[in-house]
Amino acid sequence: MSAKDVIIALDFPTREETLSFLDQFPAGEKPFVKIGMELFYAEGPQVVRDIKARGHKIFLDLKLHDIPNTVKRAMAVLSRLDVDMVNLHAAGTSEMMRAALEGLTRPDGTRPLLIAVTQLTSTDAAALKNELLIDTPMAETVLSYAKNAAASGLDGVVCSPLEAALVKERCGADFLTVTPGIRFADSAAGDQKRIMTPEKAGKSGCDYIVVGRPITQAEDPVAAYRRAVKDFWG
Ligand SMILES: O=C(O)c1cc(=O)[nH]c(=O)n1[C@@H]1O[C@H](COP(=O)(O)O)[C@@H](O)[C@H]1O
Repeated sequence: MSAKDVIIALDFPTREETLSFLDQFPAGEKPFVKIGMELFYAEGPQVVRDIKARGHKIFLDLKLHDIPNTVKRAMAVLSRLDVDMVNLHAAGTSEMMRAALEGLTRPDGTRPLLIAVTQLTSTDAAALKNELLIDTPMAETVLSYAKNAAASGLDGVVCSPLEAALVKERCGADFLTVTPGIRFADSAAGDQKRIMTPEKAGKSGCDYIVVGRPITQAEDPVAAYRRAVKDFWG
């Protein structure tokens, strides 16, 4: 899969709202999309199949985090869905990540990309230190999780765009950085703490930017998507 793309987070509560959002795009324009917990829990795997059948690449964002055996078996189930990317929490440890990779690999040897969430983009330095009790600075923490993910055979990490360059430098150019926390200069940050514009993200080593509300809540979502693509490519 060629890296560098804009992924739209389809954070909608129903299939109807999701499809009417996608229907705003012209027939030939098929953005890479992310299906997360809200839509998946509401509609189940069929909505994944339906959106795939419409020609979209899909990042299935369920952020698995459990004991290795449970994650392995859940990944084996997810591998039957024809998605392009899935994720888990690196905090589940290297043993869990290796088990996930095993479970995700289909009998024919193929599998979706497997990406590890490092530290959520809604976590700031104070929460890292005071609530998670991690004394290591954010960038070093993210890098350490990224190294564990790389050593476990994963394809990349979810991190904020602020850490993407460091991860690429230390884990290799082919190790993917998938970065939410994307905001236009005139967007509300909301609950996101570690943020960057699409333009700066494009210059900071991000392979994929994940953009939700700045596109889905825009007055003209198609124009907002195209603006993100244009700014990201620079
Ligand atoms: O794994 C993710 O996709 C993810 C990880 C992370 O650290 N931060 C983060 O925001 N996300 C997801 O990325 C999307 C960002 O949405 P907006 O904040 O609306 O742009 C949401 O669907 C989040 O669930």
